[in-house]
Amino acid sequence: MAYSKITVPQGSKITVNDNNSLNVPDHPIIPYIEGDGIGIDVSPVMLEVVDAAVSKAYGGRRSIAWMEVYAGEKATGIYDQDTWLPQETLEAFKEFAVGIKGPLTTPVGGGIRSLNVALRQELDLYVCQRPVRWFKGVPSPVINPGDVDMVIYRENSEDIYAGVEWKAGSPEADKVIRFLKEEMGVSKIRFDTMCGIGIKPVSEEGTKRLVRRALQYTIDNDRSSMTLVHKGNIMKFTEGAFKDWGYEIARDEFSAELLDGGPWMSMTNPNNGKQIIVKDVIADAMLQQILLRPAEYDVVATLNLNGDYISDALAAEVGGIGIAPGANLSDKVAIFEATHGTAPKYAGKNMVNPGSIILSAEMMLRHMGWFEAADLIIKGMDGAITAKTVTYDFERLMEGATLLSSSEFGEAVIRHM
Ligand SMILES: NC(=O)C1=CN([C@@H]2O[C@H](COP(=O)(O)OP(=O)(O)OC[C@H]3O[C@@H](n4cnc5c(N)ncnc54)[C@H](OP(=O)(O)O)[C@@H]3O)[C@@H](O)[C@H]2O)C=CC1
Ligand SMILES: O=C(O)CCC(=O)C(=O)O
Ligand SMILES: [Mg+2]
Repeated sequence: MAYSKITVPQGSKITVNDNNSLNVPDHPIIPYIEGDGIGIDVSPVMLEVVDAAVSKAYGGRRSIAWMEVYAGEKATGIYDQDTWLPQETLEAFKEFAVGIKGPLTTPVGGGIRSLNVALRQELDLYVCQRPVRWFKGVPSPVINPGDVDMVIYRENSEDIYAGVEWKAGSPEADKVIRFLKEEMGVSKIRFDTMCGIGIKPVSEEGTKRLVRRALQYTIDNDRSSMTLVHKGNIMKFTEGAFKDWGYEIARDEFSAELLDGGPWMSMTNPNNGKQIIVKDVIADAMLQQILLRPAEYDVVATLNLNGDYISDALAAEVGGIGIAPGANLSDKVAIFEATHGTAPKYAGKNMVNPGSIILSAEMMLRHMGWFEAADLIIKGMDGAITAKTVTYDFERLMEGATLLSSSEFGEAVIRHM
């Protein structure tokens, strides 16, 4: 397609087969969003680290043709002041199938709705996959951070997080409240004037497509359990239904059977005959469990808001959101992204940890089947951290560490590849 502000570089497109596998050319065009705030500090470092890994792994036979696309504050300068998420940015991610992004600002209370959420909704990126594991030497507030090795599958398109809500005192909020009281017989709204209203949609289809992907990941990666995390004791028809539908799909599509009379289930990994446990935990208890007994959890499937909270809490156990990576996936499109935000107080200071977006790029390379380059990134990160050459967030918690800027950390990662 013809783009107005995006310059398409020399290179070829990644294409997606009917069975959702990828055809990755040797010089793929990959769209990226730099991001607001600290995006300017971390995204250029990520590009350099990835280029170095690809060059070292394939000696020029392969390379990435990076294509900048715009969203957030940068888009308002390039398009016009009201264009935060240009249509052609969405088209580019669709056309090129694999991309990566830095963080984008969302004002609290009023102002624009989250561009991150909009991107996920517009492209139906219904899986938010966030692996959390410890790198040797990373400072941690827990005694055995090596026990933390989980992969979160967060539902990314539904829930109270989707932004179906109305402001207190607005005609819309008042109308919904009137409808609830007069037509639905609701008497439990404690204060019915000046009351904001939010809606929490959770569907069978939305839940099942997420849990199906989580179970398949569990099988493909030889993981030992998949835990459904929900607050179904209180929100019975949304979070409770998520749990029920999750078990249902394990039974119907993966031949899981009740374990000791249920509700936990057991299924067999068809690749190696090993047992996989399918279980559930209530969300508040889970936040305690991941601190006290992380070794008991492996793949986690949960709703949108729970997944947001749990992923930051888990990240804190293994060094913080400065190095926690993530991916947003549909069946056809994948956008990898840092899990942290725009950290405005550090923007432009070349201070923050670029690890989150670098490790997101590492996930992207694996998704493309470029395993050798992905392995080099892990080796480089491992090497830089083990040598205690780190950014401020790690340096302040490590004894005898050398403080590096964002770009110097990138150089250290490259040196250790
Ligand atoms: N996917 C996305 O694009 C996301 C966007 N956001 C948006 O970002 C904005 C700011 O959100 P906020 O709640 O402050 O969260 P942030 O993640 O931006 O920052 C919170 C704190 O986390 C630490 N931190 C974040 N990134 C890094 C990094 N790369 N290296 C080291 N430390 C880091 C810093 O801690 P310390 O001060 O201790 O050094 C920082 O003050 C909001 O508009 C929010 O909506 C938020 C999350 C995700
Ligand atoms: O969109 C935002 O501003 C926040 C999103 C977020 O915190 C997340 O997805 O982890
Ligand atoms: Mg978050």
